[in-house]
Amino acid sequence: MTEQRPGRSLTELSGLGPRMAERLERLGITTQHSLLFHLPYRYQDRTRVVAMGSLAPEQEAGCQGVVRAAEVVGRRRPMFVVRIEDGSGFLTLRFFQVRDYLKRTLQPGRGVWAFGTVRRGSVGLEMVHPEIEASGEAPPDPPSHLTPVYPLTEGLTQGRLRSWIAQALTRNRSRLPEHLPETLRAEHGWPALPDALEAVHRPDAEADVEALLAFRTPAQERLVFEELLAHHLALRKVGQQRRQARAPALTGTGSLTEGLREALPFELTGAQRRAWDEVRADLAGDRPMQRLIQGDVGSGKTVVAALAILQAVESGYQAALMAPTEILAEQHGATLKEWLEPMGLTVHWLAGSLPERERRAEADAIANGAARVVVGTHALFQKEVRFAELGLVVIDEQHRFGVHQRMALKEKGRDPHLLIMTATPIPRTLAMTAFADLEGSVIDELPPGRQPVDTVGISDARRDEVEARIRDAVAGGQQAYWVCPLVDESEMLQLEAATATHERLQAAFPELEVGLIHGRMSPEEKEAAMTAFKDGGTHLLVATPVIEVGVDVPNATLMVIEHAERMGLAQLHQLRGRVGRGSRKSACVLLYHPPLGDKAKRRIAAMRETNDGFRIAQVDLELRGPGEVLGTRQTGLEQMRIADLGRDRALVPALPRAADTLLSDDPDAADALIRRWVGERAVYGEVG
Ligand SMILES: Nc1ncnc2c1ncn2[C@@H]1O[C@H](COP(=O)(O)OP(=O)(O)OP(=O)(O)O)[C@@H](O)[C@H]1O
Repeated sequence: MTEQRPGRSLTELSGLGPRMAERLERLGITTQHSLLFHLPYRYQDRTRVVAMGSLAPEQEAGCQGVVRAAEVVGRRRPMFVVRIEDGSGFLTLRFFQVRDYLKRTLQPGRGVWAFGTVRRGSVGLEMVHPEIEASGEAPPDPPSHLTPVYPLTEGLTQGRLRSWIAQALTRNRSRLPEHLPETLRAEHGWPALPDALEAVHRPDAEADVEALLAFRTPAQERLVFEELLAHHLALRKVGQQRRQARAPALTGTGSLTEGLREALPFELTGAQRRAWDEVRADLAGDRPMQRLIQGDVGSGKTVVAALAILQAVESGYQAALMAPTEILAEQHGATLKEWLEPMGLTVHWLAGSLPERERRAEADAIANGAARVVVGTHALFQKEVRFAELGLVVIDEQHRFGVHQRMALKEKGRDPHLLIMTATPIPRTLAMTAFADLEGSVIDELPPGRQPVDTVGISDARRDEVEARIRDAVAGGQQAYWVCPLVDESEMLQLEAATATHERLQAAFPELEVGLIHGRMSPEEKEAAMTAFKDGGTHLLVATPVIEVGVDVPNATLMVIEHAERMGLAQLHQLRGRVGRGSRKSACVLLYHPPLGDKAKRRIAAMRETNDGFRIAQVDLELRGPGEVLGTRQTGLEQMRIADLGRDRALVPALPRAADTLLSDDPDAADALIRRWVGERAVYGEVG
């Protein structure tokens, strides 16, 4: 029998069958209780009706109007296109599938309310697949309250989730255990748990809209704090466990590490030497190293990682390097090959896209110890991969590697040493609490001869100038990147944008070789695209923002970022870091579509003013807030459900004391919090 607690079975909810339950499981939702903690990451304001005459592209808006025309257009790919009017202007609604109910609902003369993102169409502004309501002749009223937006997975819709969550709230209100101490709640004026959940899932019409959109209501703050606290507690557990654990002492012999240092065409900078000394000392100890190397883009973290890997191999152990994306992993793979293979070491490769047979062969080599150095993605840490004697794990880009992944490492052999590299400068208070289990090294010096990148903001209307710059760069024997805009949350649209940009640029520069790289390409295609660019065969490389981290082609001296106003500062800085990696002067063009919002203006100004990642990170924290969900979600330190370490950093200093109190007064509540937010097994310092 299922528990008579809020942990009750999902399929008790109406409209939720086993198939949907399976989909929810992909989001980690297995009970009604966990469904209630699937929280909106933003809200839509559907309460306002915007006059069609004042709509602008990119705007998410609700409109009321009357259908003036409705027709099916296109033979091969028929679409349903509807034109509505509200007295101030027209708007086109476009549907890629012709559905009968749409034809019935959207007949000429009908009043409609439509909500969606506005974009420029072939004949004026349009919305693609808007949400619609239509009744009689008068347009229906908009909703009276803000609408929550939830993270989704394939086959789920916002509407369904909202309905299930509403049911779960009603059924479980009286059964939601409170784990935050009463005194803490009183001190901050935070509501009790059921009220807090109600307020975030079903904001009422009287709610403070501004505060809600900014995630600043007491209800949101309370849940944010709970989540941060749970992660903090979980990390302390992991840290504690690892401090008690044993690791192989990788004392090394110097045979390989010295070999690499001699073979490198450069001397280590002072900062690299310091970081390497710290790492080397940790590796030689019999406690697992837990070290975070922070260094600005291009500061040379990879060399330190390579030395650590060699020290592990010299000591008779395996080493693995993991990166968050395949493109990045491939880059590291290529660099390591260049350095390690001349010393007779093979660099193995394991990623999800590898054909089954090859993956199995790699997994075997890892298990029998034939593979000494392995580079890959998360696929490295799947259950079926067992290392013979893993001594060191290097992870690139901490911010995509949360507590779960860190815990997953434990299962790979005896506790290996752990080295994490990040280019995101992490302010001290955040570092202390968000990385309660790590020690840090900083590479605060760039290799000699680097020149700061000149950054300019250019309006889209002056594209010609940008194209002239590309011709100049190529004429001077250099290369350029062209980064496509970040589109929605949809990978398909992203892909379309990249392909269209590639075609457009190839047509604009018939005399140049224009390459294309995006996340959906096969590994071979990606590698071919990267190699062609590295070798200089491609002059201009069109890329989706996935090249954000790690790509290293020193001959590329120009970076054009399209729709730069849509990107967060951290991401812009990462992207810009792809140029200025050699000794030649480089430039970064932030191409924007006016009018610029206030924050976008400040972001572009900050980029023009400084190349210093630390300064950028500070401005980023000041500017971060709602409305930049895309930016923050993609570059946030960790994917949490409601908390955002940037936006919510003011709550962070209170965490250690709250954690101490809870651990001494009510350790069960501490465990329950970890279970609720991080996962059952995290309570024991294990994989969630
Ligand atoms: N001490 C050094 N002197 C000269 N060049 C160096 C030095 N260290 C590294 N480099 C070179 O600088 C470039 C950047 O190094 P690397 O890729 O390790 O940077 P990174 O810190 O990983 O940067 P990112 O976070 O941007 O990926 C590489 O081409 C590397 O070979």
